[in-house]
Amino acid sequence: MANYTKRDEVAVIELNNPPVNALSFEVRSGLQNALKSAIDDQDVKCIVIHGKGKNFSAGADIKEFGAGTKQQKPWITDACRLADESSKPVVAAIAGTALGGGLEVALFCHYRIGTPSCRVGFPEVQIGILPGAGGTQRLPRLIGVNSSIDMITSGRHVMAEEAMKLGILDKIVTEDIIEEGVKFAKSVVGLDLAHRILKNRKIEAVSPKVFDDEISRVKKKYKGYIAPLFCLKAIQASVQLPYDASMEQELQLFQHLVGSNQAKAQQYAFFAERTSARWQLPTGANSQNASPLPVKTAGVIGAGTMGAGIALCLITSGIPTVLVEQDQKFLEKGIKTMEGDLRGSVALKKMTAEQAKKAMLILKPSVNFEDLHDVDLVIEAVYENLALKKEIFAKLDKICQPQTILCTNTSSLDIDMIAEATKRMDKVVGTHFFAPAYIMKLQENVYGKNTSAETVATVMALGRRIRKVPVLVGTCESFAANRMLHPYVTEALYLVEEGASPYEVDQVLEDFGMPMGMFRVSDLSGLDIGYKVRREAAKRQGIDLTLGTRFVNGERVCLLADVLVEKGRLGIKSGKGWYNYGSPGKKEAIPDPEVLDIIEEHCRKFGIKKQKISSQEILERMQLALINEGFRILEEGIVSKPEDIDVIWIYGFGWPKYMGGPMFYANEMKLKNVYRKICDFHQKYPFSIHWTPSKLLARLSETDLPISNWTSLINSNSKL
Ligand SMILES: CCCCCCC[C@H](O)CC(=O)SCCNC(=O)CCNC(=O)[C@H](O)C(C)(C)COP(=O)([O-])OP(=O)([O-])OC[C@H]1O[C@@H](n2cnc3c(N)ncnc32)[C@H](O)[C@@H]1OP(=O)([O-])[O-]
Ligand SMILES: NC(=O)c1ccc[n+]([C@@H]2O[C@H](COP(=O)([O-])OP(=O)(O)OC[C@H]3O[C@@H](n4cnc5c(N)ncnc54)[C@H](O)[C@@H]3O)[C@@H](O)[C@H]2O)c1
Repeated sequence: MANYTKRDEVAVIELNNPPVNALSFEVRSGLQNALKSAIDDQDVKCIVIHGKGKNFSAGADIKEFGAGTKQQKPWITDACRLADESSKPVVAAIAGTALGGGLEVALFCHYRIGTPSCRVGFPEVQIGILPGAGGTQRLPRLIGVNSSIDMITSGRHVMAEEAMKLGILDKIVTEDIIEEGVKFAKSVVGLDLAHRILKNRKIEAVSPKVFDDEISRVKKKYKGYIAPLFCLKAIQASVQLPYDASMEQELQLFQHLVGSNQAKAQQYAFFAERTSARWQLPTGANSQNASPLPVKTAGVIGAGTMGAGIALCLITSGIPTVLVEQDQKFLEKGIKTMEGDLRGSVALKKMTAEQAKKAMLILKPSVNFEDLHDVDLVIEAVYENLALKKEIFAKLDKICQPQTILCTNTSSLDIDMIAEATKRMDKVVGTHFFAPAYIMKLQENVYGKNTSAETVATVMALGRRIRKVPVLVGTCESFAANRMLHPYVTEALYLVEEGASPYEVDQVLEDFGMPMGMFRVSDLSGLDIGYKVRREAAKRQGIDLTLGTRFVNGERVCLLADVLVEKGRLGIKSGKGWYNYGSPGKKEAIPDPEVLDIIEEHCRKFGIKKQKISSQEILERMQLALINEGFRILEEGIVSKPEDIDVIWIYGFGWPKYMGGPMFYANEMKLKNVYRKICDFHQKYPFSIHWTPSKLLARLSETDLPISNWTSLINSNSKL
């Protein structure tokens, strides 16, 4: 809907579709009618368009792009063409965000003013489409081709100050946006509008080489994504064709994208992230009825790989943080890492040197636990050792205020066992970050049996505040993310034993869209970590694990990675792992014939016959193994909805958004096919427990329901 009112000779049109004024059919029709009324009204001299509430508009209503749905007319361009034709000045008064179609509406206006905190941008590319209402044609006429390419292919939000510099905004105003809009509109009545109409503006001449270079850049930077390339084609049309013809070209490119599988997957991912933010505990407490506690200050214990990164997330989000280490040497090492990461951010223009300096000023490094006395929340990130963590939590329980929340970054230990060391089990929770913690977006929050809703609400809110994507999961061995990783990694090793090379496996995964193959990731993390974890787990279970071990409790094991470790091949840190890196720390991964010999020798020793394994089998075995585990996690209630799993894989492990996430991928394959293939693998590989088909998957596969219906079916049918 759009509201139409008048203030003296000014028509004020309000886009009204809370919370973000998405441009649904009703809003577009309302806008078109309101513009008509304003233009026809003899008493109206100028027009202001603004958004109700906090935002101007977040653009087209993404829900209207559902598969096969044709947008109902009037389109944004139909409604806004009236502004182009109007002899009365039209002013966009922007507060909050003007994104996508929202910015396109503003670009049809003759003038744009904004508040100091407003943001503009074309994020369409992130949901698999392009600005299809003239954005790719009008922006280059306003700010030039190069800046338009940057904004449209990245989808980044541009803050008011930069928008002013680029020429998107004509003025930044500090008082009430509607009052300012009315004042500004009155001030431009009578001025010549011809040069303010963007379609009339000449576009700069640009050599085709600019586009050739950009295509190469975009192919590399957004590997696998088709939308950025289509954005470039549309912008190129603005340079090559007359306005009307290039608008037609933009529309055709838009229509092609909007019907693509990538757009469907990326739009699913957009909504999955928001669905995942709506958490629920088994008690029924949820994000709607629980309130977070304020976190004004925080503490981090351990300044190692993870602690330093977590502290950096906190201070760069403006949260004063005490960082506690066991001694000065470790503390200084951690601070050096943090300073280096900040320098990197400044070099990449992610922040200014001033901002980096300001962040370090609110860090209080310490070797004294007593300094945590007054903080609101502590995140522990010491070695993965239950006894040590329990000792630290008992100490924190005594030192910290009774309301302080105590979080652990453990990647596998039982949250309840850690909580038992305290008298505040309701305030103990897992906040599992992913390496490198400053960069990776996922924050897997883990509740224990006594964790309160207030504690969960606090860590979920903290996650968003420090620019992470928080997901809530229940406690179990390795939680949701790493638990799903296990069958994926195991299957990769089996494939290599059976005849695929590590390099073939990685290639298949990278062709699928994973940022790195499984073996390259292992080299990056360090093969010795898994080696130690396996040996400690075996010791706990009284198992004698040697390089000769083939089965444990009837389950097939492959210890090829441990063979490499015992040969000193620890990964990037030692210069050799599954790949050869030339020297320690170097990142270029070169396939190594020596590794192929090691694999040959291993297979000879155990009499394993090698065979040719197709790319399709490699992909299916790795993906379906983790998908089956995902269904088990869902079945056990470790996560409450499939979207949580997809968000975990997109933000924790780089699953390509254009493939939606493993659960979405399974949905696209059709569950009956997924189930059938898993049953086949189970029959073929009976010694791999991860192929035992999930009961939930079996039931869901009988229904043929789409992913959007799984949660309600799971909740409504206890037999599932
Ligand atoms: C042939 C026809 C031609 C057509 C041409 C069209 C061309 C056009 O270029 C295409 C577009 O504009 S494409 C669009 C390009 N624009 C974008 O991609 C912008 C997408 N939006 C955003 O980036 C963020 O929502 C904001 C930054 C706006 C606000 O962030 P925040 O303050 O953290 O809030 P939040 O939690 O994120 O959202 C609150 C609620 O609003 C919901 N919702 C939001 N936007 C929606 C939308 N456009 N739609 C529907 N719903 C939308 C969201 O799901 C959530 O609902 P829930 O039920 O409560 O979960
Ligand atoms: N490294 C990863 O990829 C990763 C990812 C997710 C979670 N985790 C988890 O994060 C935690 C930390 O892992 P990491 O890789 O950062 O380890 P790390 O070895 O790099 O760092 C641990 C730090 O804790 C400090 N420390 C040890 N005992 C302490 C004490 N009593 N008081 C204060 N500081 C103490 C050490 O000096 C060291 O600097 C572990 O629980 C691990 O399982 C690690």
